[in-house]
Parts: sequence; C-alpha cells; structure tokens
Amino acid sequence: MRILIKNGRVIDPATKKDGRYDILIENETIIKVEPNLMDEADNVIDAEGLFVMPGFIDLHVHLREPGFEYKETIETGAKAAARGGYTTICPMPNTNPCIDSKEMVEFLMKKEKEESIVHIVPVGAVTDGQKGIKLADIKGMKQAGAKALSEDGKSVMDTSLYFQGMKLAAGEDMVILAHCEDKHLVGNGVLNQGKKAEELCLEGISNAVEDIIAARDIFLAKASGVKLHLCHCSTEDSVRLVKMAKEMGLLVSAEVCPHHFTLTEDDIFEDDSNYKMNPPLRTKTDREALKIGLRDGIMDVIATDHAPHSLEEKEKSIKDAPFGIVGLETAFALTMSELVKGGYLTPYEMVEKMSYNPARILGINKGSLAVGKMADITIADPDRTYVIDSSQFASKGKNTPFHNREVTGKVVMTMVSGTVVYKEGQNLI
Ligand SMILES: NC(=O)N[C@@H](CC(=O)O)C(=O)O
Ligand SMILES: [Zn+2]
Ligand SMILES: [Zn+2]
Repeated sequence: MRILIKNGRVIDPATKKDGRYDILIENETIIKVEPNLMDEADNVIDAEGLFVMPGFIDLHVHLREPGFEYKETIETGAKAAARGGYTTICPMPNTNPCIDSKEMVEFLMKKEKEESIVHIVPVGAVTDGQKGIKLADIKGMKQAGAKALSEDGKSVMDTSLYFQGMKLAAGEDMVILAHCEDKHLVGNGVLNQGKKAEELCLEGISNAVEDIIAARDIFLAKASGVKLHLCHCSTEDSVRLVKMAKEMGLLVSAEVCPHHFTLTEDDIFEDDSNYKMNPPLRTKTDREALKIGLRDGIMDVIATDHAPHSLEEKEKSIKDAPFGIVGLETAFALTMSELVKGGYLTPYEMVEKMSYNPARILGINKGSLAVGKMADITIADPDRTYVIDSSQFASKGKNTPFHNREVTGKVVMTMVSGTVVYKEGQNLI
C-alpha cells in the first residue's frame, strides 16, 4: 500500500523543513519527502493549502479506564485524540485501579493494541495507588514499557519519598511529569484566589499553591538528576521558575494547556463548572506570561490535560463539581487562533510544541517526518473558521467552556502508522 501526500506545506522541525514537499508512504513508513514526487500510489491525498505535520503528541490526557469508563474509555479517548490530530497520547495513571505496577502497564498496552486507534505511551504512578506513602514498582513499570512517572491529580507531598522516587526514575531514564499543588495550602479552593472567587463567594486557590511546589520540584530535580517536566503551568512565577531552571542547566521542561493561554478568571460569568479545572484559570497577567513563555521557548510543550467528566458531574455547581475539562478536540484550533494568529508562535514553533518537543522529552522515536520514520501524520487547514460544537466530540466528555466559540484552524486528516484513522466528514474507524 502506497500513499502520496501532495502539495502540502510540510512543517517538520526534526528535519528543519517548512515548505512545499510531497510525502510518499509505503505501508507504515515514510519513504520519500521531496518536492514534486511523481511516484505511483494507491491513494493520492491533495494537501494544497494545508499544513502537513508530524502527528501531535499529547503528554497529558486522562482516559479514565479502568474504573471510570462512564467518563471516557481508552477507545473513546483515542478517537477524540485522532479527531484532534493526536497520534500519540500519554494517559495519566489516576485510574481505579491506578497504573502503579508492571501488570497495570501491561494491561494498558494490551488495551492499546486491541482498542486504541492512536499510540499510547504509558505513564506510571510515583507511589503505590498514588497514596503518597510508599514508592510504586518503578523498575517493573519501566520494564513493561512506561516512559514517564506522574502523581497527576495531586503532588507527592512527602519530599523525602519524592526524592527517592526521582533518584530511581533518573536511574531508569524516566521523566517525571509533575502536578504542582501544595495540598495543605490549597484548602478547599475551587477558583483562582481573587475577585472572581470573591464575587461568586467561593474559596480561592492562590498562585503560591502551584509556585511553592514547582520550586521544590525543580530543586529536587537538581539534587536527584532526574528529567522533570512541569504539567499544566498556570502562573507567571511558574514561567519564571522554569526560566531559572533552564539557566541553571537543569533538565527541566514545562507545558501550558490551551485553556490557560486562552481564558482568564474574567471569562467566568456564572456558576458554570465547565470553567472549573485544576489549576484554575488565572489572571490576565498570568495568561500573558504563559504566552510570552511559549513565544520565548521557555515553555516547551502544549498539552491538553484532557479531563473528561459526565454531564451529571459537571451539571453541579463550581463548588461541588469535579475539576477538569476536555481538550483533545479543541487544542489545535485554540493554538492556531490564540498563538499563531495571535502572533506568539510561528506554525513551525507550534509543531515543535505539539509534536517535536513532547517526543524529545519522552525520549520516543516519534515527532518527525524524516525518511524511515513511522508515518504518524496530521493534516490541517490553518485558515478554516468554524464554531466548536461539543455534541460532535468523539470523547464521551462534553465538558468544555469552548462550546459555541468561533475558532480558526481545523484538523482534516490524522494518519497513524500509515493508516488514515480520521478523515473529516467520515466516521472514525
Ligand atoms: N486537571 C484537572 O482539573 N483534573 C484532572 C487531574 C489533574 O490533571 O490534576 C482529572 O483527572 O480530572
Ligand atoms: Zn494535574
Ligand atoms: Zn491531568
């Protein structure tokens, strides 16, 4: 089987390409990337006017399986990923049971083979059951295929235990994906501490809740030598801390989520829990610092923190609903609309943050359109304007504050290992 993608704007930081090239794929593999290919193919895709990019890689999603299949399953989460242009996703281990053992990583990898239309890179918990009491079987999880460790949903508050875990992770060459939140300082906060929380008579979450743990984790990374990646950064001081860590020569990277670079607490007009996520929407000052951080290359990655919940759960008030919003099917459009059209990122830099850098941080052989690589490819129309409609999501989760928002930039095709898994206007395979 040969597929020829013609006339597209190929954007591939791995090979430093940004220009008009054709791509020839044979079975699972890219075999030629050159201008004006005339080779015979079984399927010719005309990508005139479209971006042709290495498939997006999401370092941060929640698939909810096992345990919370009513919110999302591996199958539905993978379909949402494909629709969003993602060819590889990293599900966080906060499931029930939690992904904290060799057997659970094996379970996930078996599920990937049987039920997922995109690649899955397993992330193991740092501690047993994410309880924060004793370390999980880090070596065993690595042997089974886990590439990263995370306690996402919370922080490991026992600094000594975390330090031990980091040293083990460093020895296994696993990256730590850190959720930074001081459990004691956060109290019962639900929205950013400030005027919106006051207006709605809700408890606030200060920036310090994040900043204190981000600073602690950076110094733990320095002491342990581990590769540290900060999840869902939301504050201006997180950006400052990441800049400092990089200046110190540490192996520190960081992600920003589309909701944090698009919205602020000022966008919350009523008690609508689709605006409730952890960390919370912050102020304009924080949002601008995140955008400048992305622009200046301090923040390396755009990740979704796709966190599906059921309609019943999210119909509750901000005080009572769970934290989290879906993101896989809106991330590209929001990135194009806010950062590329907004003048913060070039398309090339966007691809660095959505594919090339995530691959590099995980240490996986992806995020590249070089000859010989697996054909994981995303094709998108950068100029298409449309209105987001959550009822069209492949995800079970419809919990988004972006329903009815007009955006520009649409994924039209996603290819995983040489197979088209999503094509606009057609049902998902
Ligand atoms: N981000 C969220 O608001 N929620 C996440 C947990 C997390 O990412 O911390 C979830 O699992 O629902
Ligand atoms: Zn988190
Ligand atoms: Zn998360």
